[in-house]
Amino acid sequence: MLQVDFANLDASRIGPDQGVEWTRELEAAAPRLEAARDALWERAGDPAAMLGWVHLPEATDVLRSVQRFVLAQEGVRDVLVLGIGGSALGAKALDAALGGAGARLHFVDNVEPEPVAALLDRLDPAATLVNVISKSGTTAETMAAFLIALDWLRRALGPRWKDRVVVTTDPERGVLRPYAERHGLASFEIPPDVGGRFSVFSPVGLLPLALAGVDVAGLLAGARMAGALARADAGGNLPAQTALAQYLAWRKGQRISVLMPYSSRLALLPSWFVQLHAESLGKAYDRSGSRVHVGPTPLPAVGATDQHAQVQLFREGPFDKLVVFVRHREADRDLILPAEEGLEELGYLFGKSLFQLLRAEAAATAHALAEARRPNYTIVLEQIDAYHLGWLLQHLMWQTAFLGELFDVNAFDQPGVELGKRYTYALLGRPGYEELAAELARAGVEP
Ligand SMILES: O=P(O)(O)OC[C@H]1O[C@](O)(CO)[C@@H](O)[C@@H]1O
Repeated sequence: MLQVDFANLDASRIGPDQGVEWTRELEAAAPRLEAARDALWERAGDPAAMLGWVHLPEATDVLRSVQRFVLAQEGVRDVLVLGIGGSALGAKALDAALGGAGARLHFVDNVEPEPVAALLDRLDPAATLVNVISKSGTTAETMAAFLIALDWLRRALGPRWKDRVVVTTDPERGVLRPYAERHGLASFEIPPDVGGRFSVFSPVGLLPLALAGVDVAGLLAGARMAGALARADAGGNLPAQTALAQYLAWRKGQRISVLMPYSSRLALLPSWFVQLHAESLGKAYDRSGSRVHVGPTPLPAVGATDQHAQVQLFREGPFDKLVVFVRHREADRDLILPAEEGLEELGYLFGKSLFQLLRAEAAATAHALAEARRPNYTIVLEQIDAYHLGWLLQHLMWQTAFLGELFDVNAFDQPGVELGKRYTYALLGRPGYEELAAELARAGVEP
């Protein structure tokens, strides 16, 4: 089960200035949410709408081909995953939560030379598979890492380098697809109508996660639950409901959306969520072309760790945050705290378990925020496993799609990141970028 407790949003708990009358607001918004749902499902059939991610959990043929490929990878102990943004963050978050039974994943999602060099020094090329992932097949950071990895493999393996590369990219766009074909490299497709930040349940995430021994079929089964709920009327449509909560918070001036799982295993989940919300909802124009400059600012936090860092700000700082907790009901393992002579002051802990403490801290923090009139809600997972995380990630993707409808923005493009990329090309002397290079020179910008 995945459930959401909205009680700490309610004006009856946190007062009318920060809170909302949740039941009434949900009832009032039901026609709008259901219209958004109908519009999204209708557009899901149109490849130009970039809603192909909606169908990924049903793609059992892709799942089977990923699983077949993984079975054939003899002697692979490590996987070098080259990708950035949506081509890395989902698998990175899920590997941190669920990996460990298979190959070790190493993500190269930055171009700082020292860590890349140190990683390659540690790995044995003969036991490493390089999975280069890029939807566009052109991203400079990923292509640079690929050039380095190719050279590293070739030096060690000679012509056998080809057995150690698998390419995940768009069927048509970019330089990776023709390169894979030219060299007969193994490859997987990112469907053209699936954008990077919505691609975790395509081979972008499924392949590295299956190599890491994660139950990828379980992920997809959970993701299907989120899709089923996204078809429901507003009263049972959890993604529409959390989208509404986020939207109402924005309208009340709570412009920062904190995601705070109470779990170190989920510590990287907020980084994935940050890209999902920031690129999807941070927009200058609405769909009719009016300037709007909208978008909640996503902020990562981790419980209980951040109780000793950010919670001070959340409780006493500006009234500009909505905090979303993620908790789980059951621990896979637990540790009992033994009694210790000389530490009797800690008697309240003796005989309790670490998980009991974690749960108490989560409940206490949510209430402490509510007590200070800080809106928050809690997503409760039965446990941290593939099924529930598949559900949670697809839920958050659906939430984002609903928010796109509520803000009336295109949640599936990211025009704001382009100019920085083009300036980078200009600074590196890429042909075709001479005018931008001249503009940068006039402004005194140097690499
Ligand atoms: O998968 P690609 O095309 O290499 O893109 C990587 C990332 O770069 C962006 O285009 C811009 O940050 C993201 O939307 C995307 O996830």
